[in-house]
Amino acid sequence: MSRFIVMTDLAVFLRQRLRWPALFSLAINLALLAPSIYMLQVYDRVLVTRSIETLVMLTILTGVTLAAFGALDQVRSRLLSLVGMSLEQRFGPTLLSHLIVTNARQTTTAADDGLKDLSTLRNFLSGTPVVALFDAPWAVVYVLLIAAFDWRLGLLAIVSVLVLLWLTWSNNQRTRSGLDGTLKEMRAAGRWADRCLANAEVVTALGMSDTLSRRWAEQTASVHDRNLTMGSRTGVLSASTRTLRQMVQVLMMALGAWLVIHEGASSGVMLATTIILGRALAPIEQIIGSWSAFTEARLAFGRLDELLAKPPEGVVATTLPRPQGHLKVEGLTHVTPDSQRILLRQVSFDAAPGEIVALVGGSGAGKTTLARLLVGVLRPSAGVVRLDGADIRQYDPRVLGPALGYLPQDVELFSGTVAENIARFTQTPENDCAEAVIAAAKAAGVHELILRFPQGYDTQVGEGGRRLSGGQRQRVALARALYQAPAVVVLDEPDASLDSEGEDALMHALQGLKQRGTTVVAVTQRRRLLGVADKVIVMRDGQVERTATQAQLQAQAQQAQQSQVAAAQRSAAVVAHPHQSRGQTA
Ligand SMILES: Nc1ncnc2c1ncn2[C@@H]1O[C@H](COP(=O)(O)OP(=O)(O)OP(=O)(O)O)[C@@H](O)[C@H]1O
Repeated sequence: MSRFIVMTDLAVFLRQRLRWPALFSLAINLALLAPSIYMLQVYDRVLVTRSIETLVMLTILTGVTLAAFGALDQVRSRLLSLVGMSLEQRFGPTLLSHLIVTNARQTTTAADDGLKDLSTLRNFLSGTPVVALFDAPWAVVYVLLIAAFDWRLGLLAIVSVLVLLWLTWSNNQRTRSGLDGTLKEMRAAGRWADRCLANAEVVTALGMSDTLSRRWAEQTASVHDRNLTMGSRTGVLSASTRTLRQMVQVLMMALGAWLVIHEGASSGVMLATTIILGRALAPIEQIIGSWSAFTEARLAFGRLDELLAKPPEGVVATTLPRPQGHLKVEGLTHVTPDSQRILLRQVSFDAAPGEIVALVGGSGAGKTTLARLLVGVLRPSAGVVRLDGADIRQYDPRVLGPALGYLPQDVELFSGTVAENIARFTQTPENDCAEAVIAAAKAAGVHELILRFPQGYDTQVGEGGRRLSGGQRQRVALARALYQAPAVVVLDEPDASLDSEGEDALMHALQGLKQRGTTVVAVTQRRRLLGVADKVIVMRDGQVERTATQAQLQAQAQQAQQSQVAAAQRSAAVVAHPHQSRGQTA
C-alpha cells in the first residue's frame, strides 16, 4: 500500500498535536488585523467626526485585542514547545530501540543520527521559524481582504505574494541538493569527532590527536566552504526579499494615494491596506530568511518518518514458549549489506542441550560472525538458525533475549552498578532481582570476586565499565550472559583476558552449564577450553573446514601421542644399535 495513503505514526502525531497551535494562529492572525482596522477607523471616522469618545473606545478596544494577541502568541509558542517535548518522549524510546537493532545489524553507519533528527525536529517546533509556517497561509485571507477594499490594490497584493512565493520556490530548487549534501557531510564529520572522543585513550597514547584533529578540520573545511556559498545565495535572496517587500509596500501606498486623489478613496483604506500587505508578506519573508532551518527540519522529518514507518523487528503474532536449547544451524551464509562481501558460507551444525561446541580457527575465519548470527545480532543472507525447531526470527525478542546468553569479544558494560549490569538493567522497585543476580554471579564463578569490590554488588562500574579491569569486566559480563539461566549461551573468546583464577572459574562455569543442560557455543583459541568441548568446529575462510567430536579428538590425541612415542622409541633404537638399524633400513 502506498505510504501516501497510510499515514505514519509520526505524521499522525504531528497532525493531531499541531491542531491547537493552528487554531491559536487563527485567533492571533485575526487579532493582528486590529491595528489596520484601528487606523482605518481613526482616519475615516474619528478624524471626520472629531469624536474623542470614539477615539478612546477604539484605542481601548485595540489595546485589549493586542494584549489578547500577546497572550495568545505566548500560549502558541508554549504549545509548540510542548509538542516538541512530547515528540521526543513519544518517539525517543521506539527510535532508540530501532537504532540499536539497525546498528547491531550494521545496516546503518549512523546510529545516533536518528536521535539528532529527533532533536532537530523538536528544536524546530520550539523555534520561531515554525510560527511563520502557521502564519503564511493567512496571506491568502489578507490579500482577499485587501481586494475587498479595492480590486486594484488586491491585484497588486496578489502579484507581490506570488513573486515572493516564486522566490521561495526557486530558492528551494537552487539550494536543495547542496543543503542535503552539506548536512550529510556535517554529520559524517560529527561522527568522526565522536569516534575520536570515544577512543580518546588510544588516540592520546599513540599521539594521534593532532593528525585526527587535522583530518576532522579537512572534512569540515569543505563543508564550511559550501555553507558559505549557500549562505551567500540565501543571503542575497533574503536581502532581495526584504527590499522587494519594502518596495511593494511603497507601491501599495502610491496606488492607494492615486486612488485617494483620482477616485476619492479614503486615506484610511490606503494606510490599512499597506499595513495588511506588510502582515501578509512578513511570514513568507521570514520563511526565506530561515530556509536552512526549514530544510533541516524537512530532511529530519523525512528520515524519521521512513525509519518509524518500518514495523519494529521481532513483532510476532504467536508467542513461542521459551526454548529448551536444541540448536540447529542450517546452511548459514552471511554477506555484508554494504560491500556484498561473503563472510560466511554454508555453515551447518547442531548442538543438543548440555553440549559444548568449541569454534576454532585462525584470525578472520568467521567465528565472531557466526557467533553474532547465532544470537540474532546479524541476520543471515541465507540459511537459518533454529532453536527448538523454530527460526530464531519467529521468537518474540522478549522471550528470546532472556533465553540467550551472549558474551561478545569486546566487552562493554553500562554505567551503573555491578548488580544492574548482571541483571541486564531489568530491576524494578518491586523486583530487585538480587537472588537471580547472585545465582548468575555464582554460575559464572565471579561471586567471590564481586564481594571483594569496595561496594560489592553495588559498586559502580563507570562508563563502559572502565572502573573494572579487563578480566573483571569479562567475568562480570559472563555473569550477565548467564543471568536467569539461559537455554543457549554463546561466548566469544571468554578466556581472552582471564588470569589462571579466572580460567578456573570459567572451566567450572562451563561444567555447571553442561550439568544444567545449557547449550554452549564458545569461540576459543585455548587448548584448555577444547578439553571440555563435546564438539570442535574448525573454521577457515568463512567455512567449516572440519568437525570433530570429543571422542574423535581424544582418539586423535591418543594417536598423535602413540606415534610420538613410537617415533621416540625408534630414535632411541637407532642411537642404541646404529648398525642394526642401518641394515634394516637397507
Ligand atoms: N562489517 C564487516 N564488513 C566487512 N568485512 C567484515 C565485517 N565484519 C567482519 N568482516 C570480515 O569478516 C571476516 C571474519 O571476521 P570475524 O570477526 O568473524 O573473524 P574471527 O574468526 O572472529 O577472527 P578473530 O579470531 O580475529 O576474532 C574478517 O576477514 C573480517 O575482516
